[in-house]
Amino acid sequence: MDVHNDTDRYFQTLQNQKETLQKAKKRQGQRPRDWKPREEMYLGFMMALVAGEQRERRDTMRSSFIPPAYLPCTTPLAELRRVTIRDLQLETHHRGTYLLLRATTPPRRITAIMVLVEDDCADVVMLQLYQQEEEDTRETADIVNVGTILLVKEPYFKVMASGEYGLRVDHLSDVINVDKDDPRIPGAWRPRALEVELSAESLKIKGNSSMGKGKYWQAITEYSESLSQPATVNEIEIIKRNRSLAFLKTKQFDAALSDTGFPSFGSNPTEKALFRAAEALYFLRRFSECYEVLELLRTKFPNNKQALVVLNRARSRCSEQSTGDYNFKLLQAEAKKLRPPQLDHATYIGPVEIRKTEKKGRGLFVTKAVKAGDLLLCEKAFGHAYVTESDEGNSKVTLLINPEKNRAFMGGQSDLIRILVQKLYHNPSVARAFTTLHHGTYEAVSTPAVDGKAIVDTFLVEQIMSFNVFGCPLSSLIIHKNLGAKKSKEPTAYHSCGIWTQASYINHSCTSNACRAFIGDMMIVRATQDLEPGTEITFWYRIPDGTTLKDSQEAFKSWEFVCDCAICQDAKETKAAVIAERQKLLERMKRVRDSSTPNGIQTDKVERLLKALNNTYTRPADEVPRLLLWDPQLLLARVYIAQKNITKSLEAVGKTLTALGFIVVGADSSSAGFRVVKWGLVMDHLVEVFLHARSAFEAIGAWENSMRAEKYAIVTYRIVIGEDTSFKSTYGR
Ligand SMILES: C[S@@+](CC[C@H](N)C(=O)[O-])C[C@H]1O[C@@H](n2cnc3c(N)ncnc32)[C@H](O)[C@@H]1O
Repeated sequence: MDVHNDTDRYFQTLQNQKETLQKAKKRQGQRPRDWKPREEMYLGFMMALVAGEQRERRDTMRSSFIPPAYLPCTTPLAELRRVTIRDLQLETHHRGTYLLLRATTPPRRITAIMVLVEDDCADVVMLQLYQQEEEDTRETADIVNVGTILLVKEPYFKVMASGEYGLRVDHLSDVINVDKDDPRIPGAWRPRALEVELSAESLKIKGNSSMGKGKYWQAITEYSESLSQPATVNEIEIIKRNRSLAFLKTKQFDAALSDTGFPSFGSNPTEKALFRAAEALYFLRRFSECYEVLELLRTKFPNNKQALVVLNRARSRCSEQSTGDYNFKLLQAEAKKLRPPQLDHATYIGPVEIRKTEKKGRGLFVTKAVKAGDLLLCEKAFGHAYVTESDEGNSKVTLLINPEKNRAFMGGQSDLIRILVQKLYHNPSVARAFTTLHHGTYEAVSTPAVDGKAIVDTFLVEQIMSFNVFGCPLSSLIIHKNLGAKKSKEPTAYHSCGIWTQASYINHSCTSNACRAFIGDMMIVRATQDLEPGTEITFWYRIPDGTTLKDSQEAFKSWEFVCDCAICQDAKETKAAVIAERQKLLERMKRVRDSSTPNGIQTDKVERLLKALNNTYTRPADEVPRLLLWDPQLLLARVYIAQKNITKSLEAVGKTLTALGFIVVGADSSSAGFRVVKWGLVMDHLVEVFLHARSAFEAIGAWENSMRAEKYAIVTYRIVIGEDTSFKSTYGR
């Protein structure tokens, strides 16, 4: 939804990649005979490493290819059989086996982390690790470096894009960092000098020192080693508390919480354990539990000032969560300032529930009557990838190509997959909200964990993402303010994107009754019509623009459905001759618009063409909005307002609203009250329509109507921007 689908533009790249895949498939099962000598591979890798660093600094465009999906390993390590590099067959997943490998080079990070590895027969191969932490979260060299011993489960051996042979690991749980004491490590790889076994205390001190240097991952290893040594109950508690902080720093909130002892802190809980538990709960968005722990902390340690700060934050989140009352001014200010624009606010789920629909899988329904403008959801992103839009400069965009599924997306999706995979891997307690989202026919593994590690299927994540991702601007307010600078009906698509797990249950309809807006990574969904209890909420995946049925259905191909709303049904029933007639009229309209001068447009011609276009529709506009009409009709309203032709401008406003499916009364200069009887389709430009009505009524002294028109403008503004506290600063008065 609103992401850059560039499948057509990168058609050739897609085709090339498909060919590469097909060629590779032909070699399936082969054992390569043309391995390069070890030294040559080493030299080639090191040269690429140096040259790559320079090139990557210059390049702003990266591309990422998704291989044919394969399942993660679910077999416990103890049941896997060891193989060697020379045993490997091309384009094969070596099920039931594992490789023990040692890195022989420093790592190189492009889309994946690459490193040369050897086995104990001294054979060498390239290893590509995907979905690992980004550099700013964890240095590449901390993940793998010369001498690191790794175990790759059920290795996938293939021909890489460069034509060389390599191992590709897409699932995080398919690669294990081997403990230095692991009996599987061959003697030749063990340190020559016998390492003195350190005590729990010394290892804890080492961990503390790593923490001091900001080496949190290393600290976790040291604390974990420390915990494997004999220690008293008290020592264990201290080590775990320390490790809990390291887990917090590395966003492993489940583990951080578990190390605090939560939910039972014992009869004498420590200040640190309580505080860390509260922090972990806050990040896991379990605000009421966080609040309770902080209350306990405040009772036991009343002088802890930091706890009070977090307590106040948790209290605000609890209130947002239960009431839907947000300080929207603050949210707007935060979205303007914060980069990435990821805001610290809770999710409010309004009067809605998930239910089964007849033909569209699950959907979101209102549980009580709501009015146009009412808040249905204000949702914090589950995962959000921020990409600076090109006009903000310095944008680093990735092209994500899935040759199997025939799709190419430009933007943050490839980052988003990594962000989601990391979140699910490190915080399995939050995974269900994501993994239960729509994923078509993809069959995921049912085993949640193996060898104590969560199993996260990267291809399931990719599949869920592609069905549920939303493109998002920094804020809808910024887009709204720039609207005048853009061509009026230009579709919007964004590089930044995210997953909102509640909003994901909303199905598409061209005759939508809800609208989403963004403030940073908060999505605000409001009703665009008065809705009866039990009504299914729908919004636009793509804004309908009145183009042909084929074009509009093409837009839904990637979601694998055909829209059968009233607009699409009408388009299906419309005869080809009528469509051709509309096309002709639109071309003439374009010529009239193109020939307009600063002194104006030939309004009589536009009126005539609009009338002719209007006559091509048969069903009432409130059932089938007349999407080709509203834009030129609004143009007329603008012109008449500028000419101070009040009668005509009110008429044009009324007709614009009618074209959008509204039923209104009093859109004229009589003394009748102006009123929306039924709301139609809501879009940014509607604010302008109501403001023209306000100006026209004002000009004839129809104050009440003018106030009512302003009220409608504000409701519309609230719907498309997400809030109305900024209305005055945007539109004055
Ligand atoms: C973001 S999900 C929406 C929730 C989904 N219905 C579910 O069961 O989780 C998108 C998927 O919903 C279905 N869908 C959405 N709008 C639809 C429509 N108008 N008609 C049929 N299916 C639709 C399609 O399968 C689409 O890929």
